[in-house]
Amino acid sequence: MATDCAAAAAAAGSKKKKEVLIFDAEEDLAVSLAKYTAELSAKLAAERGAFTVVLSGGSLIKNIRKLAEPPYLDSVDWSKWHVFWVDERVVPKDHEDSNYKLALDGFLSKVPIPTGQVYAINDALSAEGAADDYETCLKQLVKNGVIAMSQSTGFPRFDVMLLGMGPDGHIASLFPGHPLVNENKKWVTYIKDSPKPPPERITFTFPVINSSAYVAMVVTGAGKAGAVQKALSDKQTSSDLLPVEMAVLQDGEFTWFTDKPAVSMLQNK
Ligand SMILES: O=C1O[C@H](COP(=O)(O)O)[C@@H](O)[C@H](O)[C@H]1O
Repeated sequence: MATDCAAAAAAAGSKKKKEVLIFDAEEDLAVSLAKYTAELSAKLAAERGAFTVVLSGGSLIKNIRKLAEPPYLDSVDWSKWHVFWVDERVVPKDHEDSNYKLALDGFLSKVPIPTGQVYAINDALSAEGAADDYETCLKQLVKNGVIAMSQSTGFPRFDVMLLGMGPDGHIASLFPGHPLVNENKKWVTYIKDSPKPPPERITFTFPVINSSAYVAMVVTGAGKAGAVQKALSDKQTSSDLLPVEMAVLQDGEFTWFTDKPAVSMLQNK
């Protein structure tokens, strides 16, 4: 069961909405996340004719496993799905560190999404080349009408981003204190000195993440409780924002999917 702790805190005068769901068990979280994603798939595919889904790597992939099981395996219209990565490690696609391989093994190989609608990076390129190439691919898909554009920000507006967060509060490959968190022109950029291995990665920038229609931030485990506390506490504990705190949607709905250990340092939970 989930506790709705922050209960849809709609900011006055804006469409910003944030909700925090806290689950007793990881199994319940996975069930709820599958339902959330399947409902968005039905709604947005009906409205737009396509459903653009952005995945992270890491623990997120295990948490979306229920989507590849009944009833969703048969009820979701997978032909409408277009799958992207919020970040990717610049390694061959069959490398153990590849976020594509992680998603392929844990999710994509189990659902009938057309292969031409799964947008992996070009792993033959350098980090800089792969980031430019991915941004070019996104621009083409905007032209084709597959990806929407945000009228308010001028950046692409993905239907949903299913994201994880590291124990240090990083999301995508946007790390605390790294200058990339301030990138405000590019859609996709690259990093060659990631503090978490492997060092070379590409990543969506904050203007793209923050233009999303829906974001699910999926965070479990006591190891992430400190960053969750900083992100969700009413009290400002330091002036330096963690990357996860910089994920503020311009006009979208942000939902945290957490478990009890992850929120254990929060008061009023
Ligand atoms: O390196 C990465 O880490 C983050 C967090 O991973 P998690 O296993 O702690 O959930 C992930 O979201 C990102 O995509 C990945 O490249």
